[in-house]
Amino acid sequence: MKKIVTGEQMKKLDQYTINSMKVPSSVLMERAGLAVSEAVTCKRFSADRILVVCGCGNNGGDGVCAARILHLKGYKVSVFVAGDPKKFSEGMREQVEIARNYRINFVKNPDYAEYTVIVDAVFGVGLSRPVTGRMRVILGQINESHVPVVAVDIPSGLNSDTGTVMGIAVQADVTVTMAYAKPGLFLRDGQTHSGHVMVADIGIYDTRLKNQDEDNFCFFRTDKEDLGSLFIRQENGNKGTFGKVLLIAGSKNMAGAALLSGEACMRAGAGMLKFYTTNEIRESILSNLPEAMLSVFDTKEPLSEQLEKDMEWADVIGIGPGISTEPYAGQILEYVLKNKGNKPCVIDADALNLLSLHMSLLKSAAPPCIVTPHIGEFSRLTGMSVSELCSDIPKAVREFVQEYGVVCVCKDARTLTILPNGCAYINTSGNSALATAGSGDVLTGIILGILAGSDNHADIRVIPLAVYLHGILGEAASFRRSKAGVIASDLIEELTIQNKKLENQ
Ligand SMILES: NC(=O)C1=CN([C@@H]2O[C@H](COP(=O)(O)OP(=O)(O)OC[C@H]3O[C@@H](n4cnc5c(N)ncnc54)[C@H](O)[C@@H]3O)[C@@H](O)[C@H]2O)[C@@H](O)CC1
Ligand SMILES: [K+]
Repeated sequence: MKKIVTGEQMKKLDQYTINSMKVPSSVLMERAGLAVSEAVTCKRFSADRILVVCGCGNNGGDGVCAARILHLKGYKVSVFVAGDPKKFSEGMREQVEIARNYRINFVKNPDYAEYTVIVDAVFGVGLSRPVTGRMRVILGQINESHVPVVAVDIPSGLNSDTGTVMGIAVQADVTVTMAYAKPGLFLRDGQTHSGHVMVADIGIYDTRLKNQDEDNFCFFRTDKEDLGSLFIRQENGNKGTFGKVLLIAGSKNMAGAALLSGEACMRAGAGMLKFYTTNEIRESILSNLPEAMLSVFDTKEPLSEQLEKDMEWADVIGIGPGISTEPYAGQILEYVLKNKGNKPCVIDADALNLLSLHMSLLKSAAPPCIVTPHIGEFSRLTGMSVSELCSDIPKAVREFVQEYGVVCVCKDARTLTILPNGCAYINTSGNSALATAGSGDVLTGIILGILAGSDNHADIRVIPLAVYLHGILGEAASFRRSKAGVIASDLIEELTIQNKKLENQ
């Protein structure tokens, strides 16, 4: 797991390093400038003519410092200060003075298209309001030049915590971010504005973040190495050891959703799977997934003694894929949430839409509950509009998790998972191949299968790993096929192949 910090957390860490550890601010800036200079000359683009565009704060200071280092290495570099010198931070003032001593070329009205690479050092984590006026024009000109951009810390104009564009934001090819990545580099517009993200070690003191931040909220991103723990399988185990899953899924016209979840669940490692579904799709399930067991019900009598027995039998319960939003499905959901005890329950798809009408059910359900909404479903669950949600997804998900005590997997191009202990996981695997019907059903199946296969079926820490694995499947499935051509069953096909590769690592 790699840590990610918010702008506010980063500022505290900077201050702690400077004030308590007594590392001079100028030393941190020197290392930041060096890292930026190395990214500019890393041969991704031509560094023949470099323009560094600087704001008044320390982000600008990093930029001027990088310009000086590049100048001393013999590169042709110009600096454009896009702000009022009266507003310079101390760090920026120092850097400008040093740069003038070294006779760096300062320009006033650059023709951006003349340069082969632009360093964007206008705003970093200090951006505090939407970009307007002259600064807006300048950021627009950088984008319109179509010259490759290396952003310092974060593309200027991007909110470091939410990834939303604050009026306008620079479109970077590479972002050199200091000490830790910031959530805004990945979430929402961050994904398309940050380009390749490089994390530069600039000597920031680390121990305050070893466990959790003081306000009990910490971001992480998953790495491939984290998945190793998923593939340890007890050699003398039996199918019971690897967990029994009850999957309440499917309805008359939606057998496919049940099948996709069910097969993904088994292939992700569950020992046994049982469906609880309508009698109309019995044949379809049996003929397509003979490995699964089945209990069927008549939609006129959805609650049966059999359901009670099946819930007793199961270690992990999943409800939602393709169950429809008919009242009978609502009755089952209510029964499950009231009677599941402390068994983990994954609530997805139609079950989320039903739940949104009775949120008190979720509040009173025993933990652990795992909800997996996409943004539209999350909007229904919270009653917030999609645009309101998207303006600060981490805040909305965090508040939801605090209110309901659940695990929330908020599915988006960069899925955000928050656990009840406040730990947030931004998923950075996956691509647009995953935006296909049934992909969410596969994710639900993978979460169920991995929970079932874990020694402790209630170990919710595996959920961000399941999300990461699902993303890898999207990448792998689109390796041989076009992204547009990937369908959900391709993800399942990749599941065993990719697991095998990861198992061997
Ligand atoms: N010693 C330190 O504190 C270090 C700081 N670092 C760099 O410093 C950055 C943070 O520096 P600062 O806190 O000075 O902040 P920034 O440099 O990100 O920006 C602050 C400046 O922008 C102005 N501003 C904010 N929003 C604006 C808007 N919408 N329109 C116009 N002006 C606006 C502020 O008034 C202020 O002058 C980091 O992102 C990082 O690049 C790194 O060098 C590491 C060390
Ligand atoms: K920047």
